[in-house]
Amino acid sequence: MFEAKGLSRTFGDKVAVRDVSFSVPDGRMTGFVGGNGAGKTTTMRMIMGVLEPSAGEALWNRQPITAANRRSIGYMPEERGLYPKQPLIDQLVYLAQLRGVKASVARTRGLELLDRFGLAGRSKDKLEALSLGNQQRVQIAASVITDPSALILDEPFSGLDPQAVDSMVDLLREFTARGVPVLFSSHQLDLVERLCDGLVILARGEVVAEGRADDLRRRGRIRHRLVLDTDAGWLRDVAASLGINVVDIDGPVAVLELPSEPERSAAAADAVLRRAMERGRVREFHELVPQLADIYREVA
Ligand SMILES: Nc1ncnc2c1ncn2[C@@H]1O[C@H](COP(=O)(O)OP(=O)(O)OP(=O)(O)O)[C@@H](O)[C@H]1O
Repeated sequence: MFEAKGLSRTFGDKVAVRDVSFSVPDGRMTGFVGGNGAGKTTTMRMIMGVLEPSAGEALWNRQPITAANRRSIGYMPEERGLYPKQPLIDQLVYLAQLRGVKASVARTRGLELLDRFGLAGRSKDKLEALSLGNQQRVQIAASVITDPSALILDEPFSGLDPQAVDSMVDLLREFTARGVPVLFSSHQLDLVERLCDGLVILARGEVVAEGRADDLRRRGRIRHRLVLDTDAGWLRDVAASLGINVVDIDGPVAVLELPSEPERSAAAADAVLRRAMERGRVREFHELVPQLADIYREVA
């Protein structure tokens, strides 16, 4: 597990990151989201020691992170930093060797990774001869070739086609299945929704939501959709007595907010349903689980 604990960073008089705390538990795929300039890259750089924090620290298993811990992290920085004029496999082997992997092992792993990303036949090509999306695939290979004990990836999905996204998703899931904590930033909320068990949402340099994606979806009042055969306007008159809020009514379709506390919520749901069935047919009644995009809009 690694953590950010009260990390802050100023540039001149601009506060880029303010008192950011979150944890990335073992085996949890954690999405790091926030608009342009929210402070994601700056936070990742501080965790990796590329940038000194103005305050706060990064922790590794609850202890201050060390250089050795950082060497064991697979990091994909925003500035990608591979060598354009070197053959793919040579630079993968070189990078792995820098981190203590034997050349023969690194070569085998490198070729396997290139194969996974559809680049097996191009291992001797120079990086600059590849399209940007394919260069990105090599970046991914470079960040995992040392069999890291954690992954910190800055926008790893940007520029990838759907097939490469799927390969990347499979690869990351293999790491989390082995208990490796993974933090990755992304602007692609649909992808984060599909992939993440944990979320950290930054806005203007501060954490505005953090935790398990399911818990974040279910915090606050839960919305339900009720569809009747006839106009649902009567719900407005009985809402207060049933302990619910009417969010919207459009003819026979109502969106209702139930209390967040589970027992009161269940009681209110029963009461609404009973009342509705007394008045006629109920076509639909179900919970509306918010999408990540809804949560994001609400907090950011
Ligand atoms: N070296 C620097 N010097 C001055 N300001 C900086 C520096 N690095 C980052 N900033 C500022 O800090 C803020 C946070 O930037 P950061 O790159 O961390 O955001 P981000 O969330 O990664 O954004 P994006 O999604 O656009 O990549 C921005 O206002 C940025 O201009």
